[in-house]
Amino acid sequence: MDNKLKPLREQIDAIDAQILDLLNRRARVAEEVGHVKAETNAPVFRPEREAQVLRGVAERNPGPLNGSDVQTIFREIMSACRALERRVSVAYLGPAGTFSEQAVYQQFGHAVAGELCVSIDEVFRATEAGTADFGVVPIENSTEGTINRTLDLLLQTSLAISGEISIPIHHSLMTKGGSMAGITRICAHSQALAQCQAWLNQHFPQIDRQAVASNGEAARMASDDPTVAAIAGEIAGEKYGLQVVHAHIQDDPHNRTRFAVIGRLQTAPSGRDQTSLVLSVPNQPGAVHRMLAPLAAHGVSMTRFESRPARTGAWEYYFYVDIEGHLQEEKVACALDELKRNAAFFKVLGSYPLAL
Ligand SMILES: O=C(O)C(=O)C[C@]1(C(=O)O)C=C[C@@H](O)C=C1
Repeated sequence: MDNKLKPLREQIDAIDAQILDLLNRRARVAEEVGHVKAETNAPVFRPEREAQVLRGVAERNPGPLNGSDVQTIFREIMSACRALERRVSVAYLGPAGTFSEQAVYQQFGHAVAGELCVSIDEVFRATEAGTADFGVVPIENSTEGTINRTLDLLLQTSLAISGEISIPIHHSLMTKGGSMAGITRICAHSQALAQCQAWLNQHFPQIDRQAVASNGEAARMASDDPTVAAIAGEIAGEKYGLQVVHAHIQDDPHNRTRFAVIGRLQTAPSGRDQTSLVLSVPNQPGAVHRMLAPLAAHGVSMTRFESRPARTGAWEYYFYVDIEGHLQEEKVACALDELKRNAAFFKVLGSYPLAL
C-alpha cells in the first residue's frame, strides 16, 4: 500500500506548496488593502464584500469539494487576511462553547478577538462603548420564536444590524461520566429546555429541570457536579470534558437560531440583502394594514413580521419587520419613505447581506 501512497502524497505535498504560496500572496494583497484603509480610517470588516466572495466561490466551485466546505475554508482564509489588517473584536454571550460563539466563528472565522459577556445587555453595552468592534446576539429560534430581550434592546440602541448568521442548533444531553446514573438535575438555558421539552418529558420526566444563564454554564456545572446533566451543543461538552449520553435531543430536527451582528457599521449592498425595521402605528382599526401598504405598492417583499407590546399599558405594539432588499435600492427607499409618513414610530435597524 505504501508504494501506492508515496507518489500520491508527493503530489499532495507539491500542491500544498502552491496553496501556501498563493495564500501568502493573497495575504500580502490584504495587507496592502489594510494600508489603504488605514489612510482613511475605513472599516476593516466589510460584511458585504465577504458575502460576495463566499457566494462567488460556492457558485464557481467545480467540485468534488462541496460548496459549503469550500465556503468554510475561504471564510477562514479571509479571517486570517483580515486579522493582518487588524484583528476585529467581537462581544458575545459566553461562556466559551455557546452557540453564540459558534455563530461568531461562522461569521468572522477564528481570527477574531472574542469578548465574552454574561448577558445580552452586556453585549450591547460593550459594543456601544466601543470595547468591542461588533456584537453578536441571538434574535430568533425556529422552535421557540423570538428572543425578546434582543428585540427590546434593538429598539433603543444607537447600533445598526450589520449582518445576520443562521446556524443549526443540535442539543445533546451530556454528563461527566457518560451515563444518567446518580443524576438529579438537568440544567440548560431556558430556551434549550423548551426546545427539548417533548423529548425530556418522554425520557426523563422524573428528573428536575433547572434553567441557568447559558448552555455553556450548564456544561461547566455538569463538569463540577456529578449529579448534574447538561443540555448543550457538543462543542460546549468537549470544552468541559463531558460525555454525550444522548445526541440530537431537540424536538425539531431542523432547529436553527438566527443571530444579528450589531455594530456602528452601515453595511453597503451585497446584491442579496435584507433590511430590518421597527414601526408602530396608532391603535386604530386597519392601521397595520395601511402602514404596510407601501411595501406591496413598491413590490417589496416582507419576510418577517413580529410584534412586541410597547409597554404603555394601552395595547400598543412595536412591529419588527424584515423586508427584502437594501436601503440603498430605490424601490426600498421609496417604500420606506412612505411607510415612515404613516408610522407613529419608525426606525431602520440596518440593511445587511442575507445569511449564507
Ligand atoms: O476587500 C477588503 O476590503 C478586504 O479587506 C479584504 C478582505 C479579504 O480578505 O478578502 C478582508 C476583510 C474584509 O472584511 C473583506 C475582504
